Amino acid sequence: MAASAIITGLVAAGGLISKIIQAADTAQHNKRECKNLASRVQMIAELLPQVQDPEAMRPLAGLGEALTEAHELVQSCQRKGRTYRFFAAGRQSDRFREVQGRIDSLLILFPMVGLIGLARRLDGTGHVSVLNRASSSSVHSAVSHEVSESDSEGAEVFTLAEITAATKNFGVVLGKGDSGTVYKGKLHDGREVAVKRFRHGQRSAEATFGTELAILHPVSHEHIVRLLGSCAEDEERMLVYENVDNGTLRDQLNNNASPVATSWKARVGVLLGAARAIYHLHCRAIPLLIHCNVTSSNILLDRSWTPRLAGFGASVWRAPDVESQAVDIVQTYGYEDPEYRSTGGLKPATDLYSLGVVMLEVLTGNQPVVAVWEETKKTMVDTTLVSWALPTIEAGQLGDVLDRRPTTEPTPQQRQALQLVASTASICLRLQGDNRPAIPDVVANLEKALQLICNDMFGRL
Ligand SMILES: Nc1ncnc2c1ncn2[C@@H]1O[C@H](COP(=O)(O)OP(=O)(O)OP(=O)(O)O)[C@@H](O)[C@H]1O
Repeated sequence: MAASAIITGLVAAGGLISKIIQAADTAQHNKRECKNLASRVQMIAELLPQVQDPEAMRPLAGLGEALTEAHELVQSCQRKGRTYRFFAAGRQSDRFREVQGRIDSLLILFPMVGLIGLARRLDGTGHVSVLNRASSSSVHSAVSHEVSESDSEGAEVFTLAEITAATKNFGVVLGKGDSGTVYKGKLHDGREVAVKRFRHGQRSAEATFGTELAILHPVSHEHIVRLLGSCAEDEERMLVYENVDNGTLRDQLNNNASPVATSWKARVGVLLGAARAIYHLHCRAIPLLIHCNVTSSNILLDRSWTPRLAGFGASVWRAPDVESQAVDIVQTYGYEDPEYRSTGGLKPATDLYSLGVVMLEVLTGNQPVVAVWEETKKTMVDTTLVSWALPTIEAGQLGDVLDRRPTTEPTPQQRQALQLVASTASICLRLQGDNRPAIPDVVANLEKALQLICNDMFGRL
């Protein structure tokens, strides 16, 4: 999976490289800087085909972002008028130097990437973890170095001793997932953290660690969990996140006393935050991303019940100008996009389908998979929430499946808002990805729904 993500990112990088070289040729201003930048990009273009092991390419995960910036910079030289170019010349030279520095720091990594590939081939197992401690930490610091180039705050590298002390020897479990266990901790400077400790010696855990570190670290958004840093010593692979206090949306919907279970305003607010996070990934992040595992268990809630999207272990870079990407991902049962399942082509619309399932969970209070009575078999069988709830909603009977814990009878304004959420869910759940809405439309509908609920509350005061 991580390998496909890296290949996809590098394919996108290949497209950018030719665009930069073309644009640099025609840029009127800062010509020397443009040419310098283009010659560095040309070097990358020549080196890339020689590095063929996607796992070994992890240290280059920030390449897409650096090239995107280089492309924008060169393009901005082409676009602006003469007066602007005159006055902005100094500022642009500074930006050129900065971007060139970042590209230089990636160029330095190419020989090391070649060595990792060689070590993996000699070892024959394909595990980076078989490198000895010294090589392993140099790989790690290379990854961190690259990442810190793309984030002004820099990735933190923690030692095993620091993590052991922070978690009081892995004493408090916050949760368990497919790739490992998450522990509560407190760093020496007082920051509360959640530490994901990946299962030892598991190939998929190793890949998830690399993917999540490369993909999530540069991302910064109020509705996306913050990755503070990582620890890679010997067999240990750990990611350190800010601690998000109030568990997952799934936990809260399961808890009758939770403010989320008992309030439509809180529920629609959580949906809106999650949709804004996906909007950021699909439309704003550099490089663009597809989350691939949007579930109610991957939406964490902080102490003010603000949602933070987590679970980036399956995420992929979204190649620009590509309609669908042939990547191999495993989605959670109940959230699987039927189009991806049948074609293997991943689109941003895959996240829209999973978000549609989360909307149904919020409306009905049910799990993504529900047990129903099967008359012919005279027994309970599992079915997806989509097949249980969607036909009723589409028949205009939302009230028959609506969760009654927030209010036994919604007010007219609440009903209007919930109907809007339900019809948005219904179009997100269309079989063909191209018939689903784009994420900005979903955000707009959820904003409207939340507004209706808030207006109603003011009306009653
Ligand atoms: N930053 C965090 N703050 C608090 N709790 C967290 C945090 N991250 C994860 N958890 C808890 O740990 C659980 C498992 O985390 P996560 O889903 O990221 O693991 P995973 O192994 O990637 O799971 P999967 O691959 O099955 O989605 C979460 O459901 C949540 O309860």
